[in-house]
Amino acid sequence: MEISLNGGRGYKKIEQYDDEINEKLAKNYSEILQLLGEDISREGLEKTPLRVAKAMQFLTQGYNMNPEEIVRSAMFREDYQQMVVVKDIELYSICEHHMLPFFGKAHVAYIPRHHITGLSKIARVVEAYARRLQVQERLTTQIKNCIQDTLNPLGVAVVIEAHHTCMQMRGVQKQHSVTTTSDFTGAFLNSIATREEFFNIIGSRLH
Ligand SMILES: Nc1nc2c(ncn2[C@@H]2O[C@H](COP(=O)(O)OP(=O)(O)OP(=O)(O)O)[C@@H](O)[C@H]2O)c(=O)[nH]1
Ligand SMILES: [Zn+2]
Repeated sequence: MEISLNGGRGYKKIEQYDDEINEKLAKNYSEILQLLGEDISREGLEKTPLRVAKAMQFLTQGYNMNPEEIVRSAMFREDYQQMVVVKDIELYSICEHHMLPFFGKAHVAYIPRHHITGLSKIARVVEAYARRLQVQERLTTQIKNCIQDTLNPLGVAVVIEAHHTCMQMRGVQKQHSVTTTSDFTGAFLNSIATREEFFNIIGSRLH
């Protein structure tokens, strides 16, 4: 399924789902329901395979987004060289091991060298990488790399705090555990003071 990226902005909301993909996915989900012991002829399940097909396409729509293009679509020359922090960006992703959700918050900062980007684009980059099958570590690094490679700033910091439902609802069943991952470049890597400033602003448990 190719969803065109409108006007070079790097993203497009799913307004129309591809009929052929829907049909193939629904057929498979129908079989999965039967294998799980469900009676797929009962009223409540009649449209479930198709609903799940659309839900899964929604949850993985990041594959049709181009995060670097998203940043470049609103990149401005500016001489501000202090920290820009967008914190508490809520994220929902799917763990690639169990295909169960993990969810939490991303905190993203950068120190511009010559260019800034639209603030919403930072949250859109998080969204573009989160809406895929992921591990939290890779998600963290991909966001960092995207901002570093597009804006070439003096430094980038990304912290993600998340609950993994595969650890809550099944397996080890730890309801309150939170996983924190972080990745840094430039000033955030080299200067303890810069990193401290960032941690102070986000009020993270890492501090
Ligand atoms: N590093 C990392 N591990 C993850 C992430 N999401 C899920 N996992 C882990 O992936 C691992 C897969 O381990 P396996 O032993 O193959 O799978 P499993 O038998 O279902 O493991 P349990 O969850 O311990 O029951 C588990 O330890 C999960 O907790 C993530 O984002 N990052
Ligand atoms: Zn998992």
